[in-house]
Amino acid sequence: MDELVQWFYAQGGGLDESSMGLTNFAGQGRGAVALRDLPEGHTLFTIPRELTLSVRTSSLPARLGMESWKQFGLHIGWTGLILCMMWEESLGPSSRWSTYLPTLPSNFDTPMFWCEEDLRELRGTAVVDKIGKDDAERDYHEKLVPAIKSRPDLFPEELIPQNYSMERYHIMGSRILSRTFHVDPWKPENGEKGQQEERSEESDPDPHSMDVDVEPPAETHEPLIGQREEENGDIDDDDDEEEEDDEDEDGENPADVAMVPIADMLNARYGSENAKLFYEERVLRMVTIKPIKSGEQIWNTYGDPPNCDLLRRYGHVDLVDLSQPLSGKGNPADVVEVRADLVVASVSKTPASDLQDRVDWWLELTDDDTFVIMTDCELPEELASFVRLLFLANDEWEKARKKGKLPKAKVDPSTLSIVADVLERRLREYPTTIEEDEQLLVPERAGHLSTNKKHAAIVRLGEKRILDGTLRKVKDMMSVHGAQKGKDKKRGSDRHGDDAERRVKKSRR
Ligand SMILES: C[S@@+](CC[C@H](N)C(=O)[O-])C[C@H]1O[C@@H](n2cnc3c(N)ncnc32)[C@H](O)[C@@H]1O
Repeated sequence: MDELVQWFYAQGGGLDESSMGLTNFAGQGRGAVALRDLPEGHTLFTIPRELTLSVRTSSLPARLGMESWKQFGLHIGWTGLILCMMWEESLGPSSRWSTYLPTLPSNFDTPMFWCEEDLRELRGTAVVDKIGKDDAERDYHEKLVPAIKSRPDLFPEELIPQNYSMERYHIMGSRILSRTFHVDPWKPENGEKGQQEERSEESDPDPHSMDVDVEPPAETHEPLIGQREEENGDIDDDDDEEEEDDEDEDGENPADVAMVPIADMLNARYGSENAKLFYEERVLRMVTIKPIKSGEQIWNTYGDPPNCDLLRRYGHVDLVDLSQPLSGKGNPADVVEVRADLVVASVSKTPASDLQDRVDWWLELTDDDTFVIMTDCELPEELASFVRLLFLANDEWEKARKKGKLPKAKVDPSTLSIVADVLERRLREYPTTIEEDEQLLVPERAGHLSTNKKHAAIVRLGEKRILDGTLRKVKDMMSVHGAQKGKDKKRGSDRHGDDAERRVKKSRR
């Protein structure tokens, strides 16, 4: 780590070594620790923008030529950055990042690298369909291989098996997934060479000249880690317009994706962020956003994603105290996805002849084919509305279609019973029950589980507890309806039926 820090200084980085140390944390790899009590607003380190590694700072795109870069599709997605990282690695000591790159991990606990047996443990969770291994491998064959084959002067044939293999491709991709930040374009300083030229002369850094206790700048920017979709304020730039075409599905320009040395050494845990990266014109500045006691870990944020995304992108999961209606340890940001086709399967016990028309109309209007339930275990209004749509009497359905208005999310008894059926079906999609997972994770047994199996059980359990909590709420609502109906019957009147419905809806708020 000393070598990395020396390199960082030599490249113009600034690090307050009296405040922050880099060390190993059990089960988390390396991370940053406070070496003394730190106030809020204290600068821990600064990184010159040119030291970030992206397609803007690597010399490769210019060497290959922008026309070829685009022709091979390297301006779309992460293949271009992966190739830059492979290229910089292959340059050895003549790469600006030659000391940094070997410090990056090559082993990951992400499902991308799991065997089939371990992947089966994730059945039912939101991880399975999002791993993206096939897409990555297609990009490797369709973009990267043709690009490197086209220029043996840049990518000598004998280096391909070692430096440009599929295995290296996945490693670089995983480094990007778990460590990159969003860095907007910036203007080169007067006299500075163009961003895609190689640099040899370095600035003369003095880490102790940093202005350390600062008011965070008004305009803050979130790290890309976990927050790729976030908008960042623009620093400039003329390139923006030209590059807009290159944005991916999330509206993210792949050229803004950057490896950020030292900043990528900070770990994260749900709700624990105490340091944040601020974006200035020439540097990125990591600043404490809370007082931190000596010996405490310095945490960044990855955007507090649910455990399914944490596992998929970073290879770990968060376990903190949960609040009502759940209890015990878990990730408060967990979610469970319920596909609309499960609802259709539940409803089609009594199929409406025009079921497909209704589903198509729903998709046209909402584009929602999945309902997301969170740890508050509240029934999503969209789910109730969708169930009701599938049950509307023909004349009501015609009316709704004419008006272009979805049914209100009323939770009447037939809606509730369908929802209960959907939730039960969804629970059966996992390979294990809640009780089985809880047993697996008791401390005496969890110690014998492999990391992958333990993580899979935690992700599954988090999702199933949400489903179970929601099912309980739905059943409570059903019994309120049942009790109300009984009372109404006793009174020989059903005119209070509407009141019961209103009471149920109120209790949901
Ligand atoms: C941005 S890097 C942080 C530095 C990293 N620990 C290292 O050794 O280089 C992100 C990786 O750190 C690890 N990590 C971060 N926060 C963690 C946590 N709360 N628990 C376990 N591992 C964590 C995960 O392996 C994740 O992919």
